[in-house]
Amino acid sequence: MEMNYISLVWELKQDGELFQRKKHIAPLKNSRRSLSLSLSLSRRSPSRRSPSPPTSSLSRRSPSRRSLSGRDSEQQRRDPVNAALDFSHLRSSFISAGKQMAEEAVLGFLEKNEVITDSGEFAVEKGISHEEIVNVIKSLNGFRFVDAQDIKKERWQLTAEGKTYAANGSPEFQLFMAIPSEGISRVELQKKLGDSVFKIGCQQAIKNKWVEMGKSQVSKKVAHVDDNVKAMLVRINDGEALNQEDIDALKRRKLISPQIWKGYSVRKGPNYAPKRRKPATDLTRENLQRGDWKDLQFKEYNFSAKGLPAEGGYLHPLLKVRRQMQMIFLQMGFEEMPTNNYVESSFWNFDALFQPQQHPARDSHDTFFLREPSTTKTLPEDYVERVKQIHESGGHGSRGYGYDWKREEANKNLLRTHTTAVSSRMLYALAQKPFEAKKYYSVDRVFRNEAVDRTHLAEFHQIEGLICDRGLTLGDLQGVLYDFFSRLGMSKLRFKPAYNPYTEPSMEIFGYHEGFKKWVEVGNSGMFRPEMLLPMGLPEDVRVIAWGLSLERPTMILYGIDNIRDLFGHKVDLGLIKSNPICRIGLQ
Ligand SMILES: N[C@@H](Cc1ccccc1)C(=O)O
Repeated sequence: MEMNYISLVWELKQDGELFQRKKHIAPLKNSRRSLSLSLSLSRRSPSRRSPSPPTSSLSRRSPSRRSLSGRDSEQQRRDPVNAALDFSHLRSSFISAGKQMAEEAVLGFLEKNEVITDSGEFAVEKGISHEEIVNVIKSLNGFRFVDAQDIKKERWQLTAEGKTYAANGSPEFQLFMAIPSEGISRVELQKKLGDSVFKIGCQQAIKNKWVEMGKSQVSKKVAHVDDNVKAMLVRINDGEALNQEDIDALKRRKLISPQIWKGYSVRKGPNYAPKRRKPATDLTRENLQRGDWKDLQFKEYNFSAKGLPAEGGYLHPLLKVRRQMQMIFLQMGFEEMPTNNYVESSFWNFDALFQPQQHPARDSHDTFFLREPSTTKTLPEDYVERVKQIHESGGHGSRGYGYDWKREEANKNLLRTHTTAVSSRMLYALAQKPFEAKKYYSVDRVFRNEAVDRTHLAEFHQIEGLICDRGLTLGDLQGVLYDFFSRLGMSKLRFKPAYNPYTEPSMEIFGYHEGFKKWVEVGNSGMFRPEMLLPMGLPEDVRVIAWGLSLERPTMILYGIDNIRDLFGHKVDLGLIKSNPICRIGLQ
C-alpha cells in the first residue's frame, strides 16, 4: 500500500463541533504527533444577537470523546487512515479566545453566585453569543465542573406572512390607505393592491368597520385608523411580550408561530473550580521527567467509545481463484503435486522437457539464472545420460536435434520459468515405479525475464495439470479443459495450434473476456512428446495430456480487471483485496 499523504483542514461549527472540511495531499509523517493540522476557524455563526437553541441535550459522557458530528463509523469505513487519527484531544485542548472568555465568564460568575438561572439572559448580559455559552456549559457539564439543567421557553416568531406585514403594514391598513376620500371602485382598488392584500384587507377592514363596501364602490367609514397589527408584529420581532388576547389573534391569522427556545440553568458541579486546567490525554515521557504528572488532571476514560473496526480476514482475488481451482481439480479427481522450490536446475526445467540448449527461452534475456549457487549438485545420472542421448542423436524413432549436449548447461540453476518443471520431476518419479494412471495438478509461482506491461509480469502463477494413462487423445485434453473452465464460470474456450518443444500436438487456450469482449490467452497445452516420456522410463503406450494455465488471466476475466498490475505487484489497490472478506467466500 502506498502511504497516504494527508493534511487535514478542520472547521469549527457553530455548535462547537469540529469537523473535517478538506483533505489535501501533503507529506504525513508516521507519528500522530507530527501530523500538521490546520485549524480553519471560519465561524459561520448567524447574528450575535439572536440566541440559537442548543442542538443536543446534555450528556454526562465526556463531551470531547463524543463522535465528531456522529459520522465516525461512516468515516472509519471509508477512510480508516483518517479515522485512526483521533483528534478529540485537540478539541478539548484547543480553546478559542471566545470560548476561553465564555468559560471564564461562567466559572467566574459561579464563584460569587449560586446559580445562572438562564443561559440566554446570561449571554445577553455578558455580550457573548448564546451558542458560545452553551458550548462551554456542555463541556463544563461533561467534566462535572458545573451542573446544568435544561430549560425550555416558548417564544413567538413571525411567519413569512407576518414578516411582510411587519415591514409593509397589515393588508387592512394598506387597503384603508389606498382608498381616496371620494371612494374608489373595487376593480381599481384590487388592481392597486394585488389579489391577496385586497382580499385579506377587505375581510379585516370590514370586520374593523373601517370601510363601506358598496356594490362597486369602496369608501372609508372613518377618517383615521392605526395599524395595530403591524405594531404588534414589530414588538414580537423585538422579543417583547404581548397579552394572550393579542397573541391569540395573531396566531389565528397565522402571522406568528411558536418557537421552543432551549437554554440551561447552571450551578456548581462536584468538580467545580474557578478555573479549569486543560485535561491531559497522554502521560508523556516529558511529564515523567519533569515530574508534573503529579498535578496533571487526566481526561476520563470513555468506555463506550467505538473502537476502530478490526482489520483482517481478506483474501486476494488470486488466492480465491487459486483456491477455487484447487477445489475443482480435487473434485475432478486430481492430486496436488509437490511444487518444490522456485529454484530449479536447467535440467528439469528444460532438458528433461526435450528443450534444446540453444533454444531462445534458455537465454538470460528470457530466464533468470542464479549467480549463487549457480549450479545444481545432483541429478539422476542414468536419466541424464538418456536425456543427452535423445537430444544429441534421438532414439525411440526420433532423430533428436543433432547437437553437442553440454552437462554444464543442464547444471545451471534458474528461477523456474514454468511449473512444467514440477511435472517433469513428477513423471520421472512415477516412471521409477510400476505404471499407474494419474491425474496431477499444481498451482505455484514462476518467473520470466520479461518486459512488464498490461498483460505481462516477470513473476506470475501457473496452474499445471497432467493426466497420464493409456489411450488418451487430444479430445480428452480439450474435454478436460472445457470441464475445468466451465466449473470456473468460463464456458467459452477456443484452441489454437501452437508449438512447444515438449508437446505434440500443442494448443494455446483462449477464454472469452465478457468485460472487454475479447478472446484472451489463458494457457498452453499439449500431449507430451515421446522424446520426453520414454527416456524417463514410462511405458511406450502411455500418453500424457498436459497444460499450463495462467492464474492471473482467468482471475482478470472473472473480476473484470484489464491491467495485470492492478491485480499483482506493489501497485495493487488495497481496496481490491478489502472487497473480498473471507466470510463471503465460504472456503474455510
Ligand atoms: N509450460 C507451458 C505450458 C504447458 C504445460 C504443459 C503442456 C503444454 C504446455 C507454458 O509455460 O506456457
